[in-house]
Amino acid sequence: MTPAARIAAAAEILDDILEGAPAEKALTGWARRSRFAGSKDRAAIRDHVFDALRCRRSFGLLGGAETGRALLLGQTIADGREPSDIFTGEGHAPAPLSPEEEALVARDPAQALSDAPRAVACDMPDWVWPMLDASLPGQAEEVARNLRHRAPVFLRVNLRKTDPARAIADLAEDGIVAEPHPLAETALILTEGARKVAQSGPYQDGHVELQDAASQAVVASLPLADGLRVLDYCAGGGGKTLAMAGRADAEFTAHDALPARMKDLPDRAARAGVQVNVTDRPDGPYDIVLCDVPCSGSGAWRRSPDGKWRLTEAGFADLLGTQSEILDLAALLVAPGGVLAYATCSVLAPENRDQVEAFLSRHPEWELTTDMQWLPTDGGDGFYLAQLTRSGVTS
Ligand SMILES: C[S@@+](CC[C@H](N)C(=O)[O-])C[C@H]1O[C@@H](n2cnc3c(N)ncnc32)[C@H](O)[C@@H]1O
Repeated sequence: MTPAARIAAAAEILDDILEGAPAEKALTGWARRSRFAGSKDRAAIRDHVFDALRCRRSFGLLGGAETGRALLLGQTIADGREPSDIFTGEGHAPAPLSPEEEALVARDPAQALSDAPRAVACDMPDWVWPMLDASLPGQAEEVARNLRHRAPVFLRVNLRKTDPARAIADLAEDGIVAEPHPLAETALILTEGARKVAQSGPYQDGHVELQDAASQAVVASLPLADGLRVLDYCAGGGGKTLAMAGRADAEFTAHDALPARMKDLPDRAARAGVQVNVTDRPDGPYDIVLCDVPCSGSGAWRRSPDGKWRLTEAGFADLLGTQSEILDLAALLVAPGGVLAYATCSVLAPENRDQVEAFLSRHPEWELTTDMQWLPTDGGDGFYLAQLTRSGVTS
């Protein structure tokens, strides 16, 4: 496919997404219908689609509408490329520019964006912007702008099987260039060859896992120690369960309201050389209960940009309710002297510090021992972690 044909395909896929199709589904549906597209075409089209979704409002402003075509015209303008080279109508390229579109192209894009409301220029939903601003005083714009870009790819080194220096050398043999990342001693950032990871020896041998660096930092902050009983209450695919199991000889149990999400966990644990129990009925008490709760995902909107636009105020209110229910239930499973760890991949205070404060006012016998916030501007996803213990009880 030519570069312009890829843009035309991305516009078609974006139209499906804008009509409500989940991004991944729209991409796989298109790939199935378009057997002529090779893997490089699919990867390039995917990048166009996700780039446009991250910047939906600003590209929409520059391109004149929120349609697939307009977003990609906006992207072309924002990148400083010449739209008439792409929008030619030749072969499978997008149709030539209309006079209205020519007028948009003739504007100064920097001026158009600086005249726009901040939420538009920073690609945030209107209702989220004031909450983000209040959550991160003085940093909201920088964080919002960071979320407009692709996330780096990180690996977690499985310390049970290797060490960072050896993993870097082994990855290099498979054409993957990795460097240590300061967010966590286990974190490697990939600078080349990210698409080769799943086929690489170190990945297949369980020496490395794909995992965001801030997720790794969250796990590294937990007081894990040999012999403890540890529950991952919202385990999902088990990324954090495995990361925890890589750090201590403790008894690890994974639980999730949707057990099907954990179906690959036994195989992944075997590959990583660790032991993890899976349960649908946690049997406390546990020394550490990690609640990596369902959240807005706002700290990870670089990776899942359609989540930014799917989140509604009503959906957000439901999430807040679920988070507080999980905290109340999980607290019952914590042993005297144990730790209740509450984590989100969010940068929004209502689901972070405010949620913890509400828990403390419902349960005055608990106290906050520490809380930490990682921002996307630190390199990894945005994450929040609070660690709570029952007051007057020490281990
Ligand atoms: C943020 S994800 C967890 C990600 C996972 N910890 C990881 O690192 O890959 C949140 C998980 O919470 C689960 N969940 C939602 N409501 C729940 C509830 N009431 N109790 C337990 N788990 C719940 C969801 O099914 C989802 O898998």
